[in-house]
Amino acid sequence: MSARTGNQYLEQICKNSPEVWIGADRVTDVTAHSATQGAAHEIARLYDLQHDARYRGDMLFTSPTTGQQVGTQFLVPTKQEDLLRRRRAHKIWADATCGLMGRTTDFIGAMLTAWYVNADFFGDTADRVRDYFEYVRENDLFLTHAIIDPPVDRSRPPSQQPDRFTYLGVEAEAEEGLIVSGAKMLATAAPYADEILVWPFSRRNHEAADAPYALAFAIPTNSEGLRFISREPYSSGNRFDHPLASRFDEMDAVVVFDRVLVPWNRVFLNQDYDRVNRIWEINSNAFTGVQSSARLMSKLQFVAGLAKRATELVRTDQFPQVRDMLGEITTYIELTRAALIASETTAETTASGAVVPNVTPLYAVRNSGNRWYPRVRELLQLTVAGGLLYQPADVSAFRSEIAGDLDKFYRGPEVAAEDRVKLYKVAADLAVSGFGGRHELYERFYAGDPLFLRINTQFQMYDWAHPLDLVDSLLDSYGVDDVLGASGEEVT
Ligand SMILES: Cc1cc2nc3c(=O)[nH]c(=O)nc-3n(C[C@H](O)[C@H](O)[C@H](O)COP(=O)(O)OP(=O)(O)OC[C@H]3O[C@@H](n4cnc5c(N)ncnc54)[C@H](O)[C@@H]3O)c2cc1C
Repeated sequence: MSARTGNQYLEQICKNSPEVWIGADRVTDVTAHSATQGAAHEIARLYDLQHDARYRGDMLFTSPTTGQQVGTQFLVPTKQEDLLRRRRAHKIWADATCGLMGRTTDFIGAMLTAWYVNADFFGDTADRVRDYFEYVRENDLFLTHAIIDPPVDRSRPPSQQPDRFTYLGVEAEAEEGLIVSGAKMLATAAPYADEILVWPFSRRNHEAADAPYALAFAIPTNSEGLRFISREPYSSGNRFDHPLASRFDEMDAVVVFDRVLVPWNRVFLNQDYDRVNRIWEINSNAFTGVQSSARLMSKLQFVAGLAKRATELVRTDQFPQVRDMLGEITTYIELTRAALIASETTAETTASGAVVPNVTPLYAVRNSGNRWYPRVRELLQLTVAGGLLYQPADVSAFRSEIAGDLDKFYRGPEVAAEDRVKLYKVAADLAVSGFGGRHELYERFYAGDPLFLRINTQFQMYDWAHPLDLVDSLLDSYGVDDVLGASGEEVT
């Protein structure tokens, strides 16, 4: 099969709808339910973009196994141009959603590319990982992922949780595969994804007793016994009043496994706590970091544009402190762009010929984006200020008996009330809504706890050689004897 169209995706997910719960409501068709249809249709739109004449040169390539046109998100780079192509493909999708959907299909597409490139890490199951990558590529599947355990008792390891299957673990080994039970904390986009990729997060501290929880596998989201419990949706409301939430609310869901069968060909790690502790060796951030940096860049660009246009409309953009704040946002954009370019120009070629982006500048963006974005949202509030609430409750006011008030008081010097309110509702949806709050939380945490992430990547794994060399060279350039002469007196 070649790269899917939007309709093919929607038909497939409609036919194979997973078990999704929103409160007491069991969703039967995620392509039609008010909470999930917005995001599902956005994903469909992205699939269609792959075939758009403007983009298909970047978004598709010829499959090495079938000769069909497949998604660039699965291109294993063997030269610099491949890296650029991968970045362009990520950026096209990120721009199409204003950077507001972090878990588009290319996030796990990038993850699986890294797993494929470093499949040897998996030992005996390396071929299963390679086969699965090819299966996903050839069927153009949309994957979500779940790695974090439920926050029940964070002070204890997996084996010491209140219930044996609080955390996802192995109940039994059957002839057909593993029977697993337990939960995972969150899988964004799970309600409308085709498959789920699962592995455990560990701060490299799993021990032998935690082995039953040391699993990596992938299964269809409609597998028997698998269910998703969604958070409250933000997507209700019309497109004028909730222009972002009505389209881009990628649902987050808790994942419950109730004696789910994982076929053997989908088991990548089985009770292998040692490999789980070393899973970072796959270096998946070298690929996912390109997707998440390109996506962050689109989001920063979107917020910058929003703040610029909103302040232009009421002419606050002429004030120096407003210009300084907008300049802060564009600074982050350019640092992100620089990191992406650095990751490509300092890429390394593996023994098998894959060209892998340098993960170091990508980590720097990960460790900054989670702090930049809350600040950028604050800058949107500081620059647009009370204007974020200076709007009628809903669009119906424009066709009501108070329409004259709106026309008079909600206009700008050169803009009519309808156009001004239209733009400010977009800003409000990001700066002060529940949807906007979720976005701040997402940027803070999607890549893990910011504290440990920075300690691990910028301190423990960081290459300190050159910083320390600089200090040592300076210290080596003088000594006590250079200052005190043979007589012990200071020499000038
Ligand atoms: C919007 C959103 C979407 C997400 N999507 C996904 C997804 O698609 N897939 C997925 O797998 N995950 C997803 N996550 C989960 C995300 O990976 C976690 O939120 C993140 O790893 C932090 O874990 P936590 O939220 O459980 O926080 P916790 O680990 O419970 O941390 C809470 C606080 O306790 C501190 N703390 C915790 N443990 C320790 C310790 N041992 N020592 C010292 N301090 C500690 C932390 O520093 C933090 O301040 C998502 C999260 C959000 C918010």
